[in-house]
Amino acid sequence: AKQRVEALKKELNQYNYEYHVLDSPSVPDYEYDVKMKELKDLEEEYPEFVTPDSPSQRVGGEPLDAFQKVQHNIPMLSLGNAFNEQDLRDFDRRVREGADAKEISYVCELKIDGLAISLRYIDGIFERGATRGDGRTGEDITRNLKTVRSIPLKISEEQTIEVRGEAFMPVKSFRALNEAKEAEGKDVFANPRNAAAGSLRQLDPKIAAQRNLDIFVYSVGEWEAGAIASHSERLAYLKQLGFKVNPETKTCENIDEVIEYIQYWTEHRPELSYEIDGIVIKVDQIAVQEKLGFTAKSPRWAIAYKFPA
Ligand SMILES: COc1nc2nc(N)nc(N)c2nc1C
Repeated sequence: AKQRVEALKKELNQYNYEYHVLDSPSVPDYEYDVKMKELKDLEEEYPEFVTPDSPSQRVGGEPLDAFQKVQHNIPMLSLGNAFNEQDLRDFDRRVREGADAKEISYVCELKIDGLAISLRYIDGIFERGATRGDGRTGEDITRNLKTVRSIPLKISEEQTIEVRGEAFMPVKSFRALNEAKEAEGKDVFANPRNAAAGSLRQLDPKIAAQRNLDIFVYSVGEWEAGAIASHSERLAYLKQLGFKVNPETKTCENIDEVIEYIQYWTEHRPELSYEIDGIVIKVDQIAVQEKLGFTAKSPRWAIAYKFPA
């Protein structure tokens, strides 16, 4: 029975990964449902076999009275803003001056209009998820984040690692939620970001579980996986671990290519299934990031280009 439970957990976590992270399921939903029922029956018969990474544990427990506060070992910072091409060229000049003309290239990422969160894994198991809060102190929303299907309960290596990402609600889910709210005569959410924030602040995980939240992971808080020389390689590693990384992320050789990427997404932004409020540009070379460092509140090696409101 224990072998069967272990096999089912592995299989169901893989199916979940294919469906919610890769968006390419390899089995029909029916097969997933049948195996999940078999797992839940076995776990009921043998509760000692239940582990935190079991897919049956995604929606667990009774509503909380309140969220615990958590300290971020490495503060979750904010980003400096750029609003036009000149700001971007000024950023590029500051980076080149600060890095004394080492080779510089950039990674461009869509800036998801959601909620910054931090995910901690211990020996590869999802242990704790927290909101950004004021950057140093956030709220423990682990139970709600476990309901987000694109967050792996177990990653592919037994790493102790903390990653950062943006939790969000896809536009389609947002519209459906507001229609349901209107039908119930309740207040609607102003935008998907507020809907995501409101959903993650629910004290009852069963409500969060119904909100179709999603996530893109974009950086690491604490890194014990050795020195990986570039941000783009770190993103590739996060993907390899089983995290959902935004597929539109692109490396750009220079600021002109960054500006082209911004022009492209300024035009094609409405085609996305989620809302973005800008583009984040980061120096790709980790050595240069370390040389440039941080101001009191944000990295000198990154900037957020904001779309006109
Ligand atoms: C390195 O620091 C950051 N990186 C980020 N990357 C993306 N894609 N989106 C963000 N909101 C973001 N925010 C911060 C503070």
